Amino acid sequence: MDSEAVASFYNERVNDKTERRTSRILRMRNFNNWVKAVLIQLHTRPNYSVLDLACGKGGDLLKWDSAGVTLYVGCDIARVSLEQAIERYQNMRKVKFDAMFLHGDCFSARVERYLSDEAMFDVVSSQFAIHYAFENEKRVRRLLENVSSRLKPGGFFIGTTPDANVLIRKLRAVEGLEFGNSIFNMAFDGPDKYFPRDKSPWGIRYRFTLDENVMDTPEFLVHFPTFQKIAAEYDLELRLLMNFHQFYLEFIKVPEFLEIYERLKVVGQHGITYDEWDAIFLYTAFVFQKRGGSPDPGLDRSDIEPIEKPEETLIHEMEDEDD
Ligand SMILES: C[S@@+](CC[C@H](N)C(=O)[O-])C[C@H]1O[C@@H](n2cnc3c(N)ncnc32)[C@H](O)[C@@H]1O
Repeated sequence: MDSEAVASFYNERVNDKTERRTSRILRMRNFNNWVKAVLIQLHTRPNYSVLDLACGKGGDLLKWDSAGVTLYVGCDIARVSLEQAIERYQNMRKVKFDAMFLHGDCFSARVERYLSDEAMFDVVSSQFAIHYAFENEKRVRRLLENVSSRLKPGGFFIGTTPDANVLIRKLRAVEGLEFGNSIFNMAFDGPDKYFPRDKSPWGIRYRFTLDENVMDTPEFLVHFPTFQKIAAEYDLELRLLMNFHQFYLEFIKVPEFLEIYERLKVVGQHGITYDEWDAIFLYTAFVFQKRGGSPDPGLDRSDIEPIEKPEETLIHEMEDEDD
């Protein structure tokens, strides 16, 4: 074979591998989307209002729309992501909800300062984000204050985050401070593998790489017993904490959720591979409920009419606060 033929042969193999890897990551994203869709459907009724902390590019806007919400407030630290979320919102047809977008650090700013006095939420959602707050206690407390301050009694706080129990078990099973498979890599700062026993539960940092676009993002271990204890101080009671494996087994039995799973094409031609299933195991879903009431019954879906969207949707700035 001449060198060009060799290059072309290997290019094809590399492309093929990259394609397969990309489709696996896409399937994982679809699995994550399925978990979020189930959480949203389980805790939302028509006419609900929702606060989405760390909303990203608005990947959940359609899910909220199909759940029948009438007000959506999305906050994120990345302006570019918010711009994409707005574009998505503006391009949606027959939307039934008003949307507002806030730019800033949700674990430092006081979100309620930027809301009207009467704005209250039935659901607060924070998907794949609370681990960024676990840098220190102050940030977690601000997150919980933002969750609770405008959540109605009986309302839900729903989310997803890496499962610290799984992460630590996997870390202890390897020689070094790093583990992974063909689709993810996790590298802890170390040097101790036995935290947080007798140690502070804050600031336990690792770097997680899932695909080429999300390289080496620093994240912090979420010590859930600490989170649950502090959340109780903000009137939030834990209702569900379930690793994604168990979540799948529980909710795939529900015909409506199986239908969403099939629609999202989570399973590839050859089913879910071992590495995909292993990456799914890294996450957990959680639900808290605000004390002091029952969830709002919502309205009949048919009572909710599509709204006239404003010509422009603005991004409002939030400021960090020290105290
Ligand atoms: C993995 S993405 C998840 C986005 C979205 N919730 C979803 O499920 O598609 C994490 C998001 O958290 C945001 N984020 C990280 N730290 C934040 C902070 N301190 N305040 C607000 N958003 C933050 C990032 O900008 C990013 O959009």
